[in-house]
Order: sequence, then C-alpha cells, then structure tokens
Amino acid sequence: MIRFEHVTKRYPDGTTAVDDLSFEVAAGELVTLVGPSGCGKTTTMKMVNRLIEPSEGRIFLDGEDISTVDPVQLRRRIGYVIQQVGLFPHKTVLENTATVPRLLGWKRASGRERAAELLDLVGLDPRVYGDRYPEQLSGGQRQRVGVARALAADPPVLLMDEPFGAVDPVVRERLQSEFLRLQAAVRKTVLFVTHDIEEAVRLGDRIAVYGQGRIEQFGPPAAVLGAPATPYVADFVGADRGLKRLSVTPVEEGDLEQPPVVRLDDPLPRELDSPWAVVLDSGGDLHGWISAEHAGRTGTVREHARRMDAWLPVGASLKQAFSTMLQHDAGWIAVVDKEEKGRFLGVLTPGRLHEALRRSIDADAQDVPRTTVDIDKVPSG
Ligand SMILES: Nc1ncnc2c1ncn2[C@@H]1O[C@H](COP(=O)(O)OP(=O)(O)OP(=O)(O)O)[C@@H](O)[C@H]1O
Repeated sequence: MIRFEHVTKRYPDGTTAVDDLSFEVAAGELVTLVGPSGCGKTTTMKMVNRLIEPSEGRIFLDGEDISTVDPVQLRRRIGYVIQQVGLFPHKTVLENTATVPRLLGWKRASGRERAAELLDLVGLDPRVYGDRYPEQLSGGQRQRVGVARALAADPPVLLMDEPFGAVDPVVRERLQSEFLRLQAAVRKTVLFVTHDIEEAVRLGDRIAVYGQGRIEQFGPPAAVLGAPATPYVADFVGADRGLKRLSVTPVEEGDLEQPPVVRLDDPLPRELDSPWAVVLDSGGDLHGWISAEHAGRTGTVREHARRMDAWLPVGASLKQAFSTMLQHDAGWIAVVDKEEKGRFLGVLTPGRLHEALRRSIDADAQDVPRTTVDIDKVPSG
C-alpha cells in the first residue's frame, strides 16, 4: 500500500535526515516508526503526504508514484493526526470533525452525521461533546477528536505523528487500547511515529527501529524484542526486553499442561495423583477446581468444588497470564477457548510460562512456528 524505494532526504543545510530508505507497508497494516529524537521519523512520514519532498528515490501509494499526484488530491486519501492536534479553536467539536467532509464538498447535514458517527466511534458521545469548543476538552479528549477528524473522510491511509505524546501515561494507555479496538474495526493502513518503544511494541503489527536516518531493524515486535539485529537495537529496546516480550507473546494451546480433570456431577474420585484437579461442567466448560484432600470421601464433586477465578482465554498475552497468577496468588491458571469463561483447554504454570517465552524466542531466531520448536533445544539459565 505504501512503498518507499531508496528514498533520501537532504535538507538545504546539508543535514541528511533520511538515508536510502526502502520498506513497504501492506494494506491494513499498522507499522510503528520508533527511534530517538532527530532520527528522521517525522521526515519519513511527511514525505508520504508531500509536506516534504524527497531528494532522491520514489514513494508509491497503492502502486502510484506520489510525485505524479496533485498534493491536495493526495492528502484527501490520507488522514493525518499530530501531537498538537491542530483543532480550530473557534469551531465546535462536531464542526472540527466534519472539516474534511466539508472540504470534499459533502452536504452540511451528511458531514455532521458522519462526524457524529465518528465521535461515537472514538468514545465521545456527540450529544455531550459535539457542541463544545476544543478548550472545553481534556488533552485525551482532544486527541480523540483529532483521530475522529482524520477518519472522517474514510481515507485508506492514516499518518499518526506522536498522536498520544502529550497526554499523561494513564490516559495514553487508554487511548492506545481504544485505538487498537478502532483499528481492528476500520483496518486502515497506518504509519505511526513514536519515540516510545513500549508504544511501538504495543500498537505495531511490525515496527521499524530507526538509527540515524536509517532503519536498523524492521519486523514484528516479538522478533525485534527477541532477536535485536544490532547492538544499537538491543540497546534501544532495553535490557528489560524479556518483560516487554511477555506482553506481545500470546498463550498458545501447545504451551498448556493437562492436569487431572473431574466432572461436576461425578462422585468424588477415590484418589488423585496430583494435589488438585480441574472441575468441568457437563459441557466441558471450566467450573473450578478441587483439592486432593477431598479424594476418597463420599459425595459428589459439586459439593466440594471451588470456583476458579484465575483463568484466561487462549491468545491472551503471557504478561496477562503472569499478572493473573500474581493477582490471584495462584500457582497455575486455567486457559479456556474464548473470552467468556468457556471450554477448558489446559493450565499454564510458571514453568510452562517460562518455556513458552523461551520457545518463542527460539522460534523467532529460527523463523519457524513456535509449535515446532523442541523445548529440549532451549538452553537453560
Ligand atoms: N527543515 C529542516 N532543515 C534542516 N534540518 C532539518 C529540517 N527538519 C528536520 N531537520 C533535521 O533532520 C533530522 C530528522 O528530523 P525529524 O524531524 O525527521 O526527526 P524525528 O525522528 O521525527 O525527531 P523527533 O522525534 O524529535 O520529532 C534532524 O536532525 C533534524 O534536525
């Protein structure tokens, strides 16, 4: 969808901001550009909507060389969100959001209707916020209006330059989650600039780690965190990259241990060869657990089963799994097949969690699926 071919940008004072850059962003993909201040991220982004012209090389949008497209026409196909939002102070939230549809010549009513729809989509009730002015909003709310405005004309491409940079960490995390949900629904092709590696890792389908004017590594977050390509990247992603990796590595079925299982309406088992067993209802859904000390007594499992709160759906991150374990002070957590407590798949223990992490690092290094990595090959220590 967006393709850079040997793009270089030299400013008149001789600064080379971007040096022979080639990469591609697929349709519907979110790529984060991350790196320290002054490494050329913003320059890269502004060349896509021709706010800056490259000195050398070509950029293609949907196969079309953008140097041949009228910049105004081009920008109508590209939503743009920046840190300072740039809302018009004398226009209401609704009018701000409807700016681009109005410029495109939409009728006033349909522009406002679309704007209201989008405000709803970014979590601002248009009946509450629509008639306010930007100064009557919090920083986080202004950023949401910025995102709504960029989406108003339904452009296939979004450029986002540190859009959540100016808000406090708590609001920032919330905006990131909301944006991920939004992106799952609208599936735009997104270039997202940030200097925050945590944000890059959380949002990006792939991340481009910038050195001075160049991409040092381009790949999925787990690969960059697991196998930094250069000492520079290792240093930039940080010594705690194992922890960051936890947050981008999903729990898979192959990671799970199969403990003894009993059914809710069964009589109590005569004996159990583990300290506890998982209790399932007749449909195979997770109910809870039972301690081995009840084995051999009379009565049914139902009478002694305890509810299990430490559970997660498969696909949740290893970080969520770890934090659920800590929260419930549990030595294991149950994993089910869907968000609402569902069919039981197995349990994750601290040992299994560690193995999953090691296996995912190994899988990335060998560029193979995690299920094919033999855990015996994973070095200990
Ligand atoms: N108009 C300009 N003239 C000369 N040099 C410029 C100009 N604009 C940017 N630069 C330089 O180009 C380099 C890249 O700047 P750019 O704004 O792309 O970096 P960035 O990675 O986005 O930084 P930040 O995270 O601080 O926004 C920097 O060294 C900057 O000083």
